[in-house]
Amino acid sequence: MDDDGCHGRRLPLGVIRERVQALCDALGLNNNGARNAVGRLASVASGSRPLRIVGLGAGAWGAVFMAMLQEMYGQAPDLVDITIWRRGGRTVSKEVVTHVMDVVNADEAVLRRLRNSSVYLKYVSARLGDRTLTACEMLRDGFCLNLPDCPLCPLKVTTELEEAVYDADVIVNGLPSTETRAVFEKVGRILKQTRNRDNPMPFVISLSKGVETRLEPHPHIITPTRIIHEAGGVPMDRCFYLGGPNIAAEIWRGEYANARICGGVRAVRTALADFIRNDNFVVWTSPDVITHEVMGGLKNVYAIGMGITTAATNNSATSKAVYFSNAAAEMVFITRLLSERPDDLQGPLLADTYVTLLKGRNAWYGERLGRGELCPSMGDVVPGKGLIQGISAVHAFHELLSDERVQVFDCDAQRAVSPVEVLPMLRHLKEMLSRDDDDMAAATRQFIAKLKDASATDPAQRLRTDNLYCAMLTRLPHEIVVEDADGGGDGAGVADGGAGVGPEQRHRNRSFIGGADEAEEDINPHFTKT
Ligand SMILES: O=C(CO)COP(=O)(O)O
Repeated sequence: MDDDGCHGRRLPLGVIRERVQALCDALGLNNNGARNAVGRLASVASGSRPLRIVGLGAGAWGAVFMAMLQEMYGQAPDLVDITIWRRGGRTVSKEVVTHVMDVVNADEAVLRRLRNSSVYLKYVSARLGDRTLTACEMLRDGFCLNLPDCPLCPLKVTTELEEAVYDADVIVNGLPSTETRAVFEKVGRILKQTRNRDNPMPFVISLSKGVETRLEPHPHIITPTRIIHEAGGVPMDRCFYLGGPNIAAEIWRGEYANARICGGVRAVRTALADFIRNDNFVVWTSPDVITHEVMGGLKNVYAIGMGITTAATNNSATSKAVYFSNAAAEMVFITRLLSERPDDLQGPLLADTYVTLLKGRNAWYGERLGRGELCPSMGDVVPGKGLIQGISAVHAFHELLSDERVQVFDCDAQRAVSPVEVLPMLRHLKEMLSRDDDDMAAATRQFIAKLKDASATDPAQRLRTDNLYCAMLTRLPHEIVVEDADGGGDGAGVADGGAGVGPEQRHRNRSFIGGADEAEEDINPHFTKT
């Protein structure tokens, strides 16, 4: 940290100007035709109004991401305007204020900042119970309720959604996936009323990691960018996902991290990556939004299991490594089922998985479950931690992969099976999170006992796959391109008779798993395209 309490992220004004210019170019805001036609947006290019970046949601990562942009661009408010929206009305308990004051008093730079901005006494009064503080007031002063030990920088905060989004150029979705739909339905109504040729749809960067499952007209998942498209009416090519290893407090401290921004059009993706990037937060690009979003949801699922394993084995590195490899085999299997050309589990995708299993909130939650300190009936919001995203993701993935219409062909057993049959950890996590008793210690012992794979087949071998992709699991019937009318649906993806799925709309590829023995003699005869 430097003398100002900053983290070495401030960019020189010249760099900010170049970046804003490049981003405006990519967003089409500098184009002369557009300038004439869309006067107000043209003014972005000419510098008469700043580029407006709005964050929705003030969870740990959403708040840190916006604070990081504020640190990078806050010195040039005429070029970039950064605002964060959160719901109003939430008052903060005296205990939380007391804790925040302890943190403030231990950090001279923050103490000085609060005194100099004349807000310190507000905290003293709230600590004494003479007044209440709202989460919104505290966020304005740089305190995020989900990161009570980690003061951020002051932020411009609004509780008015309309004011926040009506003319935003870039919206950052920092909402949990479980809230994304409800908020974006409201955003969609605002955008519908306010957007036109002169004020085109914003670009949305989604930080959210989670999925929804729908069972009609056929079982499929909907990822956050898709929810934003459906509920908010934002065109898919304007929706991006940003994913990578990001433990919010560590990123705020300026520890080196990387990420990929995925989806959309290459020119915009690249410009957004350049805009977000700094020396400690390096951003690359990928066109593959679905693999990254699916994996973003999945790693939270398996992080809960890692926490349970930690508790059950007294932190055995060996057992946790075994769990990690089994979890990775299941995650790769699921992404191959859901993504047409899945990116390998490497780079920021692997790093995000690793860091979440190592230190994320979901792993923390799993460990508390395993130790019997929490139980599923307490719900998925933990004070001081926020929403434990993996809980809804366990239910969503299990619902999808256990639906009777979703089947894969097991080459070893020579029969069609439900995917959950070959995903024991997902099954056991679902069982564990569905318990309504409080005997989590017994449940944990059972979890570990069930994980011990005494079969003769290595899970990684058993889950080796080819042609597994099933388009129906992420798309609606009208979005599927049918390549081979005679290909048949046998043993493939959504089984015949799926409600509302006509024969011409069924997935045509066969999905295979297994074939381990043959694989040793030949190069996977089962796994070549049929
Ligand atoms: O997403 C994460 C790391 O990239 C961690 O998330 P949680 O802290 O919510 O588990």
